Amino acid sequence: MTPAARTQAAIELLDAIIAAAREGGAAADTLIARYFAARRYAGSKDRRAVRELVYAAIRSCGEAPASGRAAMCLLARADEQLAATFDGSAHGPAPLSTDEPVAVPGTVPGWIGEALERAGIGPDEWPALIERAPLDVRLRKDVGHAEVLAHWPDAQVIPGLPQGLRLPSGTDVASMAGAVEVQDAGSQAVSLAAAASAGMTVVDLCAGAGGKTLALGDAMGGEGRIVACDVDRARLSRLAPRAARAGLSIVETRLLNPNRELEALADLQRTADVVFVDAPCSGTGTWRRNPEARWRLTPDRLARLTATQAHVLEVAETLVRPGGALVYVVCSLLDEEGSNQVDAFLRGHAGWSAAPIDLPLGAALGNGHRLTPARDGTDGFFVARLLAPC
Ligand SMILES: C[S@@+](CC[C@H](N)C(=O)[O-])C[C@H]1O[C@@H](n2cnc3c(N)ncnc32)[C@H](O)[C@@H]1O
Repeated sequence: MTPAARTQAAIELLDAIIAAAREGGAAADTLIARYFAARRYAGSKDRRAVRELVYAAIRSCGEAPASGRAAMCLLARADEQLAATFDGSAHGPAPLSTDEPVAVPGTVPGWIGEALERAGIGPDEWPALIERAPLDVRLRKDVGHAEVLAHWPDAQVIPGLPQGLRLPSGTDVASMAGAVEVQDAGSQAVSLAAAASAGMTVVDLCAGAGGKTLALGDAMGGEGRIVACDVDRARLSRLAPRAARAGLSIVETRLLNPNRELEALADLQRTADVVFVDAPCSGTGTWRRNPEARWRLTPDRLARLTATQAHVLEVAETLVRPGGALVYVVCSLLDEEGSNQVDAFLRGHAGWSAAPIDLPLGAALGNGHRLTPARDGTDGFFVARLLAPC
């Protein structure tokens, strides 16, 4: 592809990403993969270059731009070489004109910025929310650091995380499949808040494809029982093969019906030592991976998410044994989804209490603990550990 054709491809992709954000369509990564699956003539250098342009444009615009071209015009303003690719050639974009719309530069949408500030995340922290995330892996408990460091001498130990390593971006993780799982340091840290150990019964209520289920199972040394649940059949179906690859035979999966979750959980009422709730959320803590997600969130969507979080907490409450723990996690930095949810739960459930959380990363916040990209170099999370009355 010529440089001009790459710019045109980025514009087309951005148009698709903007529309998907508006209409609840697929994530940018998926759209990029689909785009190139249909254009086999594009080589790996073309794909990389276009991808970089697309993500640079997404990161530059706090609010969704009017069009892919407006977003690329914004980048072209600061980059003469890029501006020169608007050359009107056969596969390239039309020449730039002085009066065409240019996207407004920004970091976060205005209303989310206000919510972040209410949660104590000021503008100085916002750039870190959309920086590129590092490549973190979690070593299986029975795999020694020495073995992995011999394979990847440039890997760095993540302070405080006994099983965490940070790898140079682009490291071929598949070459150590089975020994390591790709997992952000923040995800590893919040999984530790479950304090899962051998022999426990753990319900992972919102298990998805099982990223944290595997960490919980590893912490249990493969002894005990994990019931991994979700309402999303496709996500949950990816969990069993991952658990098998990780050598975990203690994981069983249960598909739940939204709003009728308890029907499939009747046998587990008041039995779990730990119920882990990695609740659906806005993902404001994971914009480093999906920066276009900040174009998707609306006040209505946030209200629906907080209602689901409160509902899932009610379901979880019925599963915890007397004296057991409910661990609530969101990869969000907004108090509406984190601290406020936990406060409301505690107000509504007499006898429950919040336990202090001792994690190597993050800091206490209200009745829980928060990790932020700017301070901790991880995805953003809120986690609370709530204890049932005995
Ligand atoms: C943050 S994701 C979970 C990520 C997963 N724990 C991991 O570590 O990869 C939240 C999950 O909650 C699920 N979910 C949404 N509503 C639910 C409900 N009512 N009961 C159980 N799971 C639900 C979603 O399908 C989604 O997979």
